[in-house]
Amino acid sequence: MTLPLLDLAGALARRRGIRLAPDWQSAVTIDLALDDPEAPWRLSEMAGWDAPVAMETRPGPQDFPMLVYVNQLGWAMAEQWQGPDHIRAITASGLAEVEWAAGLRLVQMSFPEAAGAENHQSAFAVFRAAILGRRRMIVDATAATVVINVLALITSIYSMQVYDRVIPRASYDTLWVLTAGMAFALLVDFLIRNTRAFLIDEEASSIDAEVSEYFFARMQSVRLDARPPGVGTMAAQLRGLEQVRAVMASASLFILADLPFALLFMVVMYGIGGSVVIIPALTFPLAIGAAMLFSRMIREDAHKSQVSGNRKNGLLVEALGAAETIKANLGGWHMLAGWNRLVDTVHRHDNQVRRWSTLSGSTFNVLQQVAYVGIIVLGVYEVADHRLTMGGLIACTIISGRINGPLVAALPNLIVQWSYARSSLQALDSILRLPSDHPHDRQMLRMGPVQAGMRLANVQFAYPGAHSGVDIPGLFINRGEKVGIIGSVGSGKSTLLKVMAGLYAPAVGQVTLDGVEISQIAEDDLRRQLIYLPQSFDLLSGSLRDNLALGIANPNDERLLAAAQRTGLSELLRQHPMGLDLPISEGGFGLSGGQRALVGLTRLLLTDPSILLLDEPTANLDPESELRALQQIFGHFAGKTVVMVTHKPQLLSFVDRVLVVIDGRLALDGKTADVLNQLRPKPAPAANREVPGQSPQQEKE
Ligand SMILES: Nc1ncnc2c1ncn2[C@@H]1O[C@H](COP(=O)(O)OP(=O)(O)OP(=O)(O)O)[C@@H](O)[C@H]1O
Repeated sequence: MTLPLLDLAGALARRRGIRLAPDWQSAVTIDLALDDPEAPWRLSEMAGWDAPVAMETRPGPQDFPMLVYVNQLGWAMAEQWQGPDHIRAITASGLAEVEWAAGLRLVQMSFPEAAGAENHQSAFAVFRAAILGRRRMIVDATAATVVINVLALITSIYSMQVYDRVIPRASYDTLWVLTAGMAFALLVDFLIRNTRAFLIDEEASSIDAEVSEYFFARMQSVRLDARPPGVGTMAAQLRGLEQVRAVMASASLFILADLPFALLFMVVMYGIGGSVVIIPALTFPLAIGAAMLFSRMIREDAHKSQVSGNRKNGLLVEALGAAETIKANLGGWHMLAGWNRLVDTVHRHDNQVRRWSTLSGSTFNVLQQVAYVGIIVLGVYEVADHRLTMGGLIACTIISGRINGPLVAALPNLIVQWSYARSSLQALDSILRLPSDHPHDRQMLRMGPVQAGMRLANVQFAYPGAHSGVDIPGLFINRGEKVGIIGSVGSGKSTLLKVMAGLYAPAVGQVTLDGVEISQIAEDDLRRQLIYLPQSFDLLSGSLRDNLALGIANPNDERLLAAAQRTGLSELLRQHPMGLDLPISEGGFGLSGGQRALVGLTRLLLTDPSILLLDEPTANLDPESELRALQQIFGHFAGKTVVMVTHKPQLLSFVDRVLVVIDGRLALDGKTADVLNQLRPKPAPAANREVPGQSPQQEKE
C-alpha cells in the first residue's frame, strides 16, 4: 500500500467530511516525503492553510482521525483508539497499532472548507449567515448604539436644566458644571460613533469577501448544461451582491437599530412633557407606514430597472466579445439599437424610482416639521397650564428630533437601496437554484485509476427547451481502447463527449466508471482520471506558463518545455522573447487558434489520466502539426483510453473503434475498418439499410 502525503491529507479531509478545493494539490510544488517529520507543516504552508495543530495532551475519541508519525514508517492516519494504550493507524505498509506515549506526534490538519461548500437555500441566508457569524461585531455595535442613544438624551436634559435652573437663577457655576458634563458626553459620543463606523466598515469588507467568494464558487459549480445562456447577464446578477452588501452590512442597517430607541425616547418624553408625547406617537408610526408604502411603490420599478440593467451588461459583454463578427457584418447598428432600447428602459424605471424617492424625502421632511410645530403648539398650552416648564418643552422638541431624526431622515435612501437590493437578492436566488456539480446531499466517492472502463446505460440528455441531445441505450468503452466518434455537423458528438465527461448530467440513465456513477465521484479524483479537451481550448489571462500548468500538480519549467517540444508548441516559445512568460490577456487573447490548440494538447501531456476525451483536438492545425501532435498524444497515452471526436477520416487510423452518431444516436459502432467499410458508398440499394442498435462490443458486455 502506498500512502504519499498528498493522498494521506486528501483521505484525512474526506474522513472529516471536508471538501477541499478541487485544485488544492496544484499548490504543492515539491515532493513531500512521508518520513519528513515537518511534512504536514510544509504541506499546509504551500497549500495556504493554517498551520497543523500538534496534540499536546492525550486525544479523546472525538479528536480522530488525525495524522500520526510512526517511527520508520513516517506519517500515517490515526483512526481511533484501539484499547486504552494503542491507536489504530493506516500506515504506508498497511494497518498498524501504535503505542500511545506522551511524546507521540499526533497532528490535526487545519483544512479550509472549499468556498461555497455550505448549502444555502437563498441569497438572504448567505448574507445572514455571514453577518450572524460575526457575533462580536453585532454585540459591540449594538452596545455602541445603546450608548449613543443614551448620550442623545443628555442633550435634552442639559437644555432643560439650563432653561429651568440656570437662566431663572443666573447660576453660572451650575451652567459650567453642566457644560463640562455635556462636553464630556459629546466627546464620548464622537469616539463611540467613529469606533462603531470603523468596526462596521472593517467587518463589512470581510463579509463582502466571504459572501462574494461563496457566490463566485457557487456560480462556477453551476452545471454546464444548466447554465443560463446570458453570461453577461449572469455576471451582472452577481454584481448585485454589492448592492445587497451595501444595505445589509453597512451602517445604514444600524440606523434600524435606532428603532426600539424611538419607543424609549417617547417614554422619556412622556415623563417630561406628559401629553405632548401624543405628537411623535402619531407622526412616528405614520412615517414608518409611509416608508412601507413608498417601498411598495418603488419595488416594481427598481426590479425592472435592475433586470434591464443586467441585460445591458449582457449586451455589452456580447458586443465586445463578438466585435469581429459585428464589425465584419455591419452588425453595429443592430447592437446599438438594442443598447439604446435597454438604456431607455433603465432610465424610465430609474426616473420613476427617483420620483418616488424625492416624494418620500419631502414627505418625511414635512412629517418632521409637523411633529416639531405640533409639540410647540401643544407644549404652549401645557406650559400655560403649568404642567410643563419652558426647559421641559425645549427638551421635548430635542427628543422629538431624535425620534424622527436620523432614522426618518435616512428612510428615503434606505427604501431605494433596499428595493434594488431586494431585486438583486431575487437574481442571486435564481443562481442558487441552478443545479450544482456537487449536490450537497450526496456523499462523494474517491477513486483511483479506472480499471474496467466507462459505461453509458440508457443515457438520455436534451438541452433545456430543445429536442436535440443524445440518446444512448448502451455503450461500454474498455480500458485502453482508442475510440473515434464521427458524424455530421450538429449530430451530437460534442454533446455525447460532454455527457461522458460528466459536464452534462443526463436526464435519464447513468454514466459510470468501474461501476461508479461519475456524478458521485469526488471532483478532484474525477478530473484527474477523466481529462476532457474541448473543441475550442480557451486560455485564461496570465502567462502561457499559468495556462499550461492550470490544475497540474508539480509543474516545473523542464516538464512544461519537454511537453511543448513534443507537440510543437516549442516553436512559439522560440519565436517569443518572453518564452513561458508570454502574456495572455483577459479573454485568452494573444495566441492564434492553432497555437491555442497546441497549448491544450501540450497540457494533456502533463496529465496522467485513465481516460482522455478529445473534441476535434486538431481542427485548427495544419496537417503536419496535426500528425505530429496526434502521434505524440496517442504514443504517450498508448495504454490509456482515448475517445476522440473528429470530422477527418484520415485521423481514424489512430483509433481501433469508431462510433457513428446520427441525430444523437449511435448509428454504427465497430472496428475502424468495419465501420469505414460500411460507410463506403455501396453500389446496391442496401446502403440505406437500418443499422442494428447493438454493436459487437456492446453485445460482449
Ligand atoms: N447549448 C445548447 N443549447 C441548445 N442546443 C444545443 C446547445 N449546444 C448544442 N445544441 C444542439 O445540440 C445538437 C448537437 O450539438 P453538438 O455540438 O453536440 O453537435 P456536434 O455533432 O458536435 O456538431 P459539430 O460537428 O458541428 O461540432 C445540435 O443540434 C445543436 O444545435
